[in-house]
Amino acid sequence: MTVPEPSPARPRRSLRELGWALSLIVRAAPGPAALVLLCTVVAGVLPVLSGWLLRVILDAVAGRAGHAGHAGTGAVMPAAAGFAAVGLAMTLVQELGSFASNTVRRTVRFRANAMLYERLTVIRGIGLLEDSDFQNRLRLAGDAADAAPAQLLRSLISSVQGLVQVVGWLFALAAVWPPAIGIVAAAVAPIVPVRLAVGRQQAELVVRQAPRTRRQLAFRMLMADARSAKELKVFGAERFVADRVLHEITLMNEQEAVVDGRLLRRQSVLGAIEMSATVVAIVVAASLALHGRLSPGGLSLFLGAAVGVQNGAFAVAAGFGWVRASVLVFRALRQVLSQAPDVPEGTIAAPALSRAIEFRDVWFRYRDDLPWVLRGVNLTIAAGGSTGIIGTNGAGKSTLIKLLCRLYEPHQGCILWDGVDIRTLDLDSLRSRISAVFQDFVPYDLTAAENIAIGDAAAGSDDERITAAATKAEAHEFLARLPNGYGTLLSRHLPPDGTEKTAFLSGGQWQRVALARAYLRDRADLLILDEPASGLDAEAEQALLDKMADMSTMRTTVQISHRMSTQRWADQIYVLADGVVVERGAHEELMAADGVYAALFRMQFDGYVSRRR
Ligand SMILES: Nc1ncnc2c1ncn2[C@@H]1O[C@H](COP(=O)(O)OP(=O)(O)OP(=O)(O)O)[C@@H](O)[C@H]1O
Repeated sequence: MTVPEPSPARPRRSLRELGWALSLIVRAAPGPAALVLLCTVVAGVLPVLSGWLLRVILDAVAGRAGHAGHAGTGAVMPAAAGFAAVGLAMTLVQELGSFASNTVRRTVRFRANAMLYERLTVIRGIGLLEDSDFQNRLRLAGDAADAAPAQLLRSLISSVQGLVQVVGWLFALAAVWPPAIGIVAAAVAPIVPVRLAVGRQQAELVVRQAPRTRRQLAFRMLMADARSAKELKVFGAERFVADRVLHEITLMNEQEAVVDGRLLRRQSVLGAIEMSATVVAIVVAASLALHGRLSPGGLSLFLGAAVGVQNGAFAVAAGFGWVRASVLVFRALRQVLSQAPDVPEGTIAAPALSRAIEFRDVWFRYRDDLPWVLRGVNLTIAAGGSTGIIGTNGAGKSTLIKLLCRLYEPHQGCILWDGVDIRTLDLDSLRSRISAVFQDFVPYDLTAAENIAIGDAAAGSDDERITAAATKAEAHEFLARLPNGYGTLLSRHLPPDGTEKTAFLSGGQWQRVALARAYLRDRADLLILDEPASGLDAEAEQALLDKMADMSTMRTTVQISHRMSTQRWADQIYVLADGVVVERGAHEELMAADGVYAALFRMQFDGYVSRRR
């Protein structure tokens, strides 16, 4: 499992990425971004101005002329007023700056998330979503979209402010006693590389910890989600999962502690250097003042500058460290935004299915290091007929369907839609011709109507079509009785505003809603049902069988099921074993052949009869 490499020394690439991140910020919120910059510069200058005014006041009080040309006590009042005004300006500028930077943060967060979600739509398959590298990158990209703009902005503000402060103080020193620049510069010189190195390590840590953070959140969700918690509680496995969360946190803490330890050692050395530099500055300044070469105001400015330059340099270096961290996180966002489509698309509009879908020598495995799941499958789904696919667990039945929906690409062989390779078809048009109920269908945290409307976005709020689909799936009766009818939120949780009524359905009821979703897509040529009856009661299963008998006269159906009762009516049944088709034919033919199908059928039937005796 890898994550976007922290890339220790690629300054040019980092600069390019910084430029990209900045342009994202500026394009999203040009006005507020300019205001942030202005406030940052002004906030960097104001402390220097305040130090300068203090110097004027002190010199005036001491009855001496300062370098600014003010003379005697007459300069005290204007300088004091200026000093107070600068203090007020500092507060105002800080508040205005933080208001502007919050505006930038919100706008950029929206823009970056919009770009991220827009890009995710180019991922048309699901292979990439099962790739842990991509998941790590996606997690970091989510962080980048949510938090990195704010962090980058904060870091840049800190750096720019620090820089302005350093330059300002150095100018002020030059006006008082130029050699002081050398003393102060020598004192801060070691801070910069050390702080930069620490910042880099902290940045790398954020990236390196992405997989652990993801795992830790996944384990935490297992304990917090009612569906998984139910099983964990019954099996008494909560402690096991809690230990896994704590294990991940322990490993993350260990990594952080190493970096913190390094930081502590370096900070101690830095502290000693800073302290010595301050002492040297005080001694030099005091001796200059004693020899009359520095006024009291000059002395105060000198000492203020010694501290100000140190603080400024520290802010620049620390800020750059965090800028670097943000750039690394932004890199993940940029990588996701430049993600190439995973499933190549054709341009031919998929025609209405009139002859057949044909799997021709299809080979597939989920990853190159995993075994083949399909090993040269040949299979024909005749248009307008019903095709059943059976086989033991793991035989590759659902995989066949996923390939047909182009959620993955076959490694070898092809799938033909009326003789046309589906890779050459426009994907949206192909999918618009397919309706499906997957084995692991999703109960969405939406209203009952919306849960069905997922099947055909065009149906939107067409209540009549939604009700008709629900009726067909035997779901209308219980949905109509919900507290808010079809408008009831199907969720275990109350919505944020707590106004909507909610309800939760049983497993079989959910399956009927999933069926309604598939029925809603009534213009589709092909209906795929992957274990559609696993949660249905006997009555609903019979209703489903009747519907299928009706439907197979109207459109093509493919059904995957272990229940022979639902399969025996199919026009053509394929038996899949270990990734290859081992038998095919209608029920009577397969029974007469007395092979795998017949054995499975007898086993299920005998078991049913013997259980009843
Ligand atoms: N996303 C995946 N990544 C890696 N391997 C997978 C993935 N999905 C399925 N497999 C593997 O592919 C094989 C076939 O799985 P598939 O779901 O197609 O079987 P199936 O015939 O539908 O089984 P079942 O009757 O249990 O639903 C199994 O060995 C499974 O472990």
